[in-house]
Amino acid sequence: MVTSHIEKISVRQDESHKGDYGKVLVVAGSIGMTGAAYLASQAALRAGSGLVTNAVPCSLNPIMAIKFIEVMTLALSENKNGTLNKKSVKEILEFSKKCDVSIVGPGMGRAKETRAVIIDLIRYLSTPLVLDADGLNAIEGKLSLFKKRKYKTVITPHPGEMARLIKKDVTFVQEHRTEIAKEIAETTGIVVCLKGHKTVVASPDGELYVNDTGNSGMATGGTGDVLAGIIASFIGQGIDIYSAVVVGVYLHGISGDIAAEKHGPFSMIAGDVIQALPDAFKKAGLY
Ligand SMILES: NC(=O)C1=CN([C@@H]2O[C@H](COP(=O)(O)OP(=O)(O)OC[C@H]3O[C@@H](n4cnc5c(N)ncnc54)[C@H](OP(=O)(O)O)[C@@H]3O)[C@@H](O)[C@H]2O)[C@@H](O)CC1
Ligand SMILES: Nc1ncnc2c1ncn2[C@@H]1O[C@H](COP(=O)(O)OP(=O)(O)O)[C@@H](O)[C@H]1O
Repeated sequence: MVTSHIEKISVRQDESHKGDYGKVLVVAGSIGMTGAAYLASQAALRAGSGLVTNAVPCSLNPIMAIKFIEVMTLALSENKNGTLNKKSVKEILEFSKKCDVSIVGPGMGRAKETRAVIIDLIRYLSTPLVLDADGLNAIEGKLSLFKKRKYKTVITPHPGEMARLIKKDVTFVQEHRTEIAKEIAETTGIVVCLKGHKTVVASPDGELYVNDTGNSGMATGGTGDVLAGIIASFIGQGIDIYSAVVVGVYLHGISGDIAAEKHGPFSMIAGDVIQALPDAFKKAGLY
């Protein structure tokens, strides 16, 4: 079943250049959570993207510029407290015109000012969108925002984020994983990727995938940020959004399994999942 989705990823052609493999914009990171921005951006590059840019509040730009080598940065306007301001929305929208896909949310925090920026981005970003983490926390109960969005969108909540999104508790979410994912996808027109053990992916057309790769060693901070980067990378490489999410979730789990074999489930960390991606690609026949 996954094979038919993997086959959609193009073998890299001799006659090609970085522009052929997708430009990814990663709006992520805030004071205290620069690691999330690093992990999502680095994972997108390792999954094959041609160019990746991390947009951060400008006071964090020097930190990100030191962390990254291959990933570029976009320094955004900020308020005195270091949160993104209204002007930053314009800056992101302008930059996104050159991009094939955007990630919004990892490590952005939950400040009121940041929430307003995120809601504007959901409304106005015209690239496909991977909305993760604090991108989802910004819109508690506001699923109707997606009905108005004309561009391809995937949300990647863990059970806690899903609970906030639909205003239920985590127990309810875990007891109704498939039904919730299917219902949101079908009523709002977006792809839903409900993470956790046996991640569920649902499409607006009623397709459903339940993942069986991955392991409990992946229950460690930052592995979800890695997944957002991988999914965005595949969307940017031009495959349809549902397949991009299915392949992303599958390969992320395989990478997690390789990392667990190497480092053990206790010691593996999110960066190890990125390090294992090359072997996961090989295992899936993608090289
Ligand atoms: N290095 C960095 O910069 C890092 C930055 N990060 C960034 O931190 C931000 C906050 O993200 P976060 O996930 O840590 O906190 P939050 O949204 O409050 O969720 C916790 C709640 O959800 C629940 N829950 C979760 N999974 C569950 C499951 N499978 N099954 C069941 N329940 C589950 C959990 O339940 P509990 O622990 O109470 O059992 C709790 O209620 C975000 O922007 C992220 O990108 C992180 O990625 C780490 C590395
Ligand atoms: N027990 C598990 N089995 C399989 N996959 C898991 C398990 N625990 C966590 N994962 C995966 O690890 C990732 C964790 O993401 P998330 O909870 O968003 O973490 P973070 O916010 O720290 O990045 C998800 O992709 C999830 O499916």
